[in-house]
Amino acid sequence: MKLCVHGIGYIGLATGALFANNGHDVVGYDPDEELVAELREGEPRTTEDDLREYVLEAMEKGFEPSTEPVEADCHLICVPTPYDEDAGRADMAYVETAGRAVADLLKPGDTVILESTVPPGTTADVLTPVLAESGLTPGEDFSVAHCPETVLPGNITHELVHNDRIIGGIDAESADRAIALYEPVTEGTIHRAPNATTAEFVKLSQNAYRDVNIAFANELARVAADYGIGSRDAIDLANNHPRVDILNPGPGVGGHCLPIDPWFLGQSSDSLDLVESARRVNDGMSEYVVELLESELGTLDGARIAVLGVAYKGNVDDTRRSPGLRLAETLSSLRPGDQRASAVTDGGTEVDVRLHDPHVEDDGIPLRSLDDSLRDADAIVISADHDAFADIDPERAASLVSNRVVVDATATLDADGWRRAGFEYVSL
Ligand SMILES: NC(=O)c1ccc[n+]([C@@H]2O[C@H](COP(=O)([O-])OP(=O)(O)OC[C@H]3O[C@@H](n4cnc5c(N)ncnc54)[C@H](O)[C@@H]3O)[C@@H](O)[C@H]2O)c1
Ligand SMILES: CC(=O)N[C@@H]1[C@@H](OP(=O)(O)OP(=O)(O)OC[C@H]2O[C@@H](n3ccc(=O)[nH]c3=O)[C@H](O)[C@@H]2O)O[C@H](CO)[C@@H](O)[C@@H]1O
Repeated sequence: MKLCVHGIGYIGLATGALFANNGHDVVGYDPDEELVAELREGEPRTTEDDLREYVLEAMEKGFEPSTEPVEADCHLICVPTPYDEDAGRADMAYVETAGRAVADLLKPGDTVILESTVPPGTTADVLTPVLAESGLTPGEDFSVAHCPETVLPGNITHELVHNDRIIGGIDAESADRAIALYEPVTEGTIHRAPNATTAEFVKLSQNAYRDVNIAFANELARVAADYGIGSRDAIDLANNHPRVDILNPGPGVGGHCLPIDPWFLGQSSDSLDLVESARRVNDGMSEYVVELLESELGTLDGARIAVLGVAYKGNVDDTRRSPGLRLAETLSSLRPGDQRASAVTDGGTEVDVRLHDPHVEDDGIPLRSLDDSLRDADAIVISADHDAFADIDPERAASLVSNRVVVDATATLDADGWRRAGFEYVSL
């Protein structure tokens, strides 16, 4: 079948490769000319080695990057759906633009599938009317379905094939056609949702569930500290119960899915309560780490803090809504007299934040080498659970810092080893 994937960023690239590797004739359209040129030269924009291999294999099988959309039997839309903070709503501009491009190419008998994460109702009430501008009748002349993507960054090539998929259409035939497309390339089970809106709702519920569960762990971490006990020991023990599965506390929840999707879920409902509280708890973790640093150091006045980890989570290079960067911003924003940090008082000197991340290359982020960030530091914070951080030699770190305090917000380090090297080791 001829497929046109609209948007070959992280999700579209992998999805296009999936179908090309399974015998489909796939064009990957993206308006980002540089991205397309790099891909044509065999340089997919990813640091995940297995995804890179998977994409190169697909290109050998004819997966074709393009700066123009093309006619196809099936159009797959994988464009960004950012959250407009000011409007408090999902920004649907990319979906609408992609819909118009599809409408210009649409033929009777085509299928259009939206993979992007969207607020409930988008496929039926936003995308389908745009497609109808083609003059064709939705449901009669062409099919429209939502198949949300659920891959976990860092494990994409496995989850792309093995995850279950939820598919909902604007009508039964739309769902049938989308299921027929995905079934042969999916090892997981395909579940038919009653309609596209339910499929959208389910995707958002999965991410809100995880966000709430992490918020519960983060709240437990704060409560456990009030009792002078280790939250991770307590959570590990609690999880021995057959119906309890608490996640891990950390410096906050980042990425462009979990911190946003709960707001998509509540976009046209006034009933979010617990989900909203969870967002507040998770966003509050950077302030909590600042409080921990302050209580360890006594003062943050002029403190040199090494923040290790600006990726939003371990072993990835994505910095969107990164807890490490949020912590850095919070530390850098402390001003004399600031109530959040009583120790940075009148006449205080700003905090010197040093950022280091072995996975991230970003000209916009002032990153330093590990040694440069540790040299003369008053405290170290581990804010992403990169495997590389577990290999940092605590004796060497001890020889570089001026004060041996480490706040291991992701419990990545060997606590005993760092304590033996003379560090005051604090975790969440
Ligand atoms: N990244 C993830 O882990 C993940 C997982 C599940 C779902 N999603 C969802 O998938 C969607 C895409 O996310 P992503 O991470 O791939 O984003 P991305 O930013 O990596 O890629 C999106 C691509 O779309 C292109 N684009 C923009 N406008 C376009 C248009 N009108 N037509 C064609 N292409 C256009 C951009 O140039 C970009 O290359 C989002 O809705 C996201 O929430 C992402
Ligand atoms: C339901 C679900 O699984 N959805 C996944 C999620 O992918 P993700 O990469 O955003 O998810 P996480 O790995 O959970 O990380 C998010 C943040 O939470 C922190 N964290 C995590 C676990 C924990 O116990 N304690 C924490 O503090 C972590 O450090 C990071 O900052 O959304 C994608 C897009 O929709 C989905 O496709 C993908 O399936």
